[in-house]
Amino acid sequence: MTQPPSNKPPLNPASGTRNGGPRRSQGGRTPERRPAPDPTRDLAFDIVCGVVEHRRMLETTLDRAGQGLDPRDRASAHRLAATTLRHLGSMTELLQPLLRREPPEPVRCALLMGVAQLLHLETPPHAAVGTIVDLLRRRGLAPFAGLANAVLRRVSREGQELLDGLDEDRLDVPPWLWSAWGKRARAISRGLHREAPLDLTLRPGAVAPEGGEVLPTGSVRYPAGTRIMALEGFEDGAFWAQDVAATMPVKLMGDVAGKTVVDLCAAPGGKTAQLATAGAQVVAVEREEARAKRLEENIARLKLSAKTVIADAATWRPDAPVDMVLLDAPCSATGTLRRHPDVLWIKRPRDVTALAEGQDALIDAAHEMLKPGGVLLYAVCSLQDEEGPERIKAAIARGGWKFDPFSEAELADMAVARTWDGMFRTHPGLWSELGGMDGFFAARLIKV
Ligand SMILES: C[S@@+](CC[C@H](N)C(=O)[O-])C[C@H]1O[C@@H](n2cnc3c(N)ncnc32)[C@H](O)[C@@H]1O
Repeated sequence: MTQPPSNKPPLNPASGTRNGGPRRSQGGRTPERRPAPDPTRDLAFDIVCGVVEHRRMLETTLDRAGQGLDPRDRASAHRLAATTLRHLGSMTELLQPLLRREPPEPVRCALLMGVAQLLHLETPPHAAVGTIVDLLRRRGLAPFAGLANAVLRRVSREGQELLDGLDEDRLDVPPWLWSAWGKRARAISRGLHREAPLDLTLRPGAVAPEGGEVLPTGSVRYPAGTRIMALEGFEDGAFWAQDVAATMPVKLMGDVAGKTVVDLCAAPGGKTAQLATAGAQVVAVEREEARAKRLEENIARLKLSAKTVIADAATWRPDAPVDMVLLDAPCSATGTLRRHPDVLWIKRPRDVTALAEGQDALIDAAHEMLKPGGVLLYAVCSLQDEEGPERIKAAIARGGWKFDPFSEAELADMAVARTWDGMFRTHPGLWSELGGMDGFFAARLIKV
């Protein structure tokens, strides 16, 4: 299988070749016609090529190239790109025997989008093929239009059979992640094949908008693709978006009412809102100014209050030692791959190693912020051992901490998430009958 992203030299967009010379179609002639404008496919193509060729985050391209686009076109482009990235490995493998030689990477990206439309998005075959042929023509890749026409027509006839022989779970996860996830890998990969639903956390006393399903923890779940801003009560601050797994770390801090809680790495403020709702005096520390502003807007919409500090959590210290610290540490974010399938093909093992060093530094900083007997709740939206249990073991080994396991009673609403040694750990394969959940890790330490 070709593992995206590639390290090949960039394509000459004018000629569609790597060396600049002209290239003949590989798959016969398609009658020339003026390609129709199609902002959705253009943006999706830029996103997919950005990830595969340049390891550029989906959101980065969406923000840059999607500016000024109709919100519906943007949403459609996001869906097409995300679906392509979610099935990238298996579709790459499926295409392999259908190609006589390696096409340039942008052509492969366009073909993959075509296969995603045919096999995963139920686009009618004539539209799935025609839109990709037109895309190639618009992007200076007309010599490959015939190839796309022939290959995609074949996929529309035989694609499901070709797919049946492939281990999609395994192919759609890069090998380094598959082996790092061990026995959980297949269940995680199955969870990643599904679009994430929208989960809401309600402000106490608020009424849930219609159409939701109440989960055992109290979160209310809506189908994937639901627009939060269109739900009744959004403007009034009745709720905020927060995956069901992400709600648990704050709940596992116990009673925070009246306590000073430092919320490290706080934006966009989902956990800040939970803490404020539960009656804590919250100091939310966020390094990025724009993200801190977003946190403040969210807290204001919810009619809650929290003090915001724009600072690096590794060096900032409170005026006096505090009762509790919540550290939602920056991490590889492999727990949120359902929402961000680009991360599958962007992150590398060495990124996890570098992040783990930063996590240790932030745990040490939290130690300096706490009173003796104070509580650190450490959390990451990561599936990686190195960012979860291994960070807790390393902190205990450095000294100054006592591990405080979560009891069965504390995790009664989500028993499946409690590890044998009292940590909290979820992955996208859990609660599959309810629509899954993000991957999260949390553990509690007491300063001694
Ligand atoms: C995982 S998100 C936090 C999510 C947030 N706790 C919530 O529940 O909505 C990580 C945040 O940490 C911020 N961040 C990363 N490193 C930081 C640091 N050293 N100090 C403060 N904030 C940091 C990032 O800008 C980002 O907004």
